[in-house]
Amino acid sequence: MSTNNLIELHQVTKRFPVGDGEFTALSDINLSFSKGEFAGLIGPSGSGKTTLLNLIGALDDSTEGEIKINGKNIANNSDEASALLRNEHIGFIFQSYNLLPVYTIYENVEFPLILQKIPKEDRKIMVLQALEWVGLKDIANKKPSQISGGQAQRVAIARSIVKKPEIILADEPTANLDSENAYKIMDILKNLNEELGITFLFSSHDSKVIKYLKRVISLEDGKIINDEVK
Ligand SMILES: Nc1ncnc2c1ncn2[C@@H]1O[C@H](COP(=O)(O)OP(=O)(O)OP(=O)(O)O)[C@@H](O)[C@H]1O
Repeated sequence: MSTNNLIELHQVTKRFPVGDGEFTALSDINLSFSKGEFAGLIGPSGSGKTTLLNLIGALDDSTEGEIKINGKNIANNSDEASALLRNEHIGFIFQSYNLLPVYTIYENVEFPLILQKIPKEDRKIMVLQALEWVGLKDIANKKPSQISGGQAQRVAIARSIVKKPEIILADEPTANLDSENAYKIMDILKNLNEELGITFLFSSHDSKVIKYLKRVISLEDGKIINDEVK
């Protein structure tokens, strides 16, 4: 297996305990992604897309197999090591924007930098830059309740890119958006991929997302049934 890949999965299986038995959500997954990819997992509901993103994002552990990020196996990471990996290398975008309602847009984007103990002046530069990328610098002082769904997803994108992660995992990022906002979000993400070289891995049913992908990986019943570069 090549070591030049940013993400590598080797014979990954995930089983969940169900009642007295087990349910196999992913079985024998072999996949690799190089830096700068704009790839997506597609497939019917329950095919394992979110489970796979969660394993790659170190939000959950595989039952069997090896997952390497930057050549380092994360399979047996402690919770602390997983948190560090997420902090330093991975950004997340979800279908629900998960913004903190009592904080301003600026503070929501600043939050991950405070967790990383980055000094205030550096934080300011980074937050304003991230808000500029998503075109929301002008509404930095508003609260999440005062903005639209499309704007909220753009705030979530700013929060995910503020630490300049190498990888962004986007789980159904357009699921709650109308077409116009979905296209706007995909244009922003495509730009971030092309201009900043961030590697993107999506999970989606949405044909508007699929249209943008440069590589489409189809899952069915926890297995890869097709892997196509467009
Ligand atoms: N914690 C869990 N315990 C038991 N089964 C689970 C658990 N998490 C997921 N599953 C099962 O694993 C399978 C894959 O789920 P997953 O959420 O990865 O699918 P998905 O392709 O992302 O679906 P959707 O498009 O609906 O989000 C499903 O059958 C689901 O019920």
